[in-house]
Amino acid sequence: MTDASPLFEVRDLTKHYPVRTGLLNRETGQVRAVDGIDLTVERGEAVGLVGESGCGKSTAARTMLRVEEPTGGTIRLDGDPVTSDDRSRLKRFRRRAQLLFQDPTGSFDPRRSIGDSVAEPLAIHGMTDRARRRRLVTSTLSRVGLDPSDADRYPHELSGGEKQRAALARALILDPDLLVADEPVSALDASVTADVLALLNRLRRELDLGIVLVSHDLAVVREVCDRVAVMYLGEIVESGPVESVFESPGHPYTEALLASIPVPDPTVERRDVDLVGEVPSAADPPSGCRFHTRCPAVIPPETYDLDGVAWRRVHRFHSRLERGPSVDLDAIRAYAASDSAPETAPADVPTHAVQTALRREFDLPSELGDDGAEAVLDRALARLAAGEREAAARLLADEFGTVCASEAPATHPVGGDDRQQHTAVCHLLDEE
Ligand SMILES: Nc1ncnc2c1ncn2[C@@H]1O[C@H](COP(=O)(O)OP(=O)(O)OP(=O)(O)O)[C@@H](O)[C@H]1O
Repeated sequence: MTDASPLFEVRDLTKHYPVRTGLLNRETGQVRAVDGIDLTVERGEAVGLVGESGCGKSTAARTMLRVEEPTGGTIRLDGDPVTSDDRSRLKRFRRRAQLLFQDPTGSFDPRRSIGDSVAEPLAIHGMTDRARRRRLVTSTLSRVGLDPSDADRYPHELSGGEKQRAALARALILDPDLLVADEPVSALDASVTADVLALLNRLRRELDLGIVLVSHDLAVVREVCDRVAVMYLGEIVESGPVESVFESPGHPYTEALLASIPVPDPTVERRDVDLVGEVPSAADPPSGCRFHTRCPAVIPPETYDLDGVAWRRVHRFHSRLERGPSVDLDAIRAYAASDSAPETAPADVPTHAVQTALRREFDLPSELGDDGAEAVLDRALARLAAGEREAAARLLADEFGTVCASEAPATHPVGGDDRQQHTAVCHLLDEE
């Protein structure tokens, strides 16, 4: 350990889960839940880890505390590597780095008093003196804003907010240096949320506690954190000081997440960025930039003159053909038949009518506004109508290729002066 070492440092952390299929339960792939993330936390600093559900935040939280064994990467506390080979060092790490879970109800044994539950880590770490344990429980309950008499109550007698405070007391009873809080307020009412966030803020100041705050809610992160890392499909796409990332996001994903925070002041304008679709499967992440299948700013090909909306719809259609569920052509034909002359059987619907129905199904414009691009889309739709989905996808890939899908983006600096700079991983920043 050196004085210059950060309190906590994670480098190139990965966690892959095997995908097993078939009678023989053979490994046929991997879920890349966490795929090479870096994170640093200083003493007294709060760092947010944000992203939608399924982006890998909880897995990152569990593996960085070695609750689950990482697939790869290094974890250091005060500069010392934490590995599972050295059991006494791992035990020390477990004392100094604590995890706070989202669901305060599920984390308490309903038959044990709050005091017994909060004292449990002390017993596990070898404190046999009951009176001393009791004194520590009392003082820790007071520290988190509970009454010492709450030690004798049972979980069902506490409100959600009180239970989360008690869970916090249990996480703090060993006097840790680092707290990893996984969605600590998402199960709480708005009024209680503000109190718990204020408490976290106070505790980190009073105890010089490093905090990793995992949340899908950027408003929560803004309340507590100094720095933020934005996670998408196992990777960190943008990170830096909260102020800088929130004021001038460099990644369209961050921008879209920010757009979902309600603005209390109606006179404040914000770009309306829609985040359509779901997070793709971490067992088969998209090529290039993993966000390209949903990106509202995906870079268009230079060969055609398409407006932004038309291009994004074509790209989304292409992504659906590459990765989405199968296309129910029978249903499309039936729909086209109902729109055609009376008595037209689905099998007799002309190709152009099926193409029109496909345009509706995939939210494609009726005209792309560029003759060359329109001809390509028309051909792709004709192939799809003929049941040749792969050929249609290939044609779209050849004609409407984008750097966002073909190359992994590099990390770029974003923002004004050095003090306020942060980084984002996006092709849009390549030229700048
Ligand atoms: N034990 C596991 N085995 C296989 N896959 C897993 C396991 N745990 C998580 N995953 C997968 O890893 C990916 C990331 O999940 P994770 O729960 O870490 O995301 P998250 O961002 O925390 O979402 P949420 O807020 O919904 O928990 C998902 O695709 C999930 O299905």
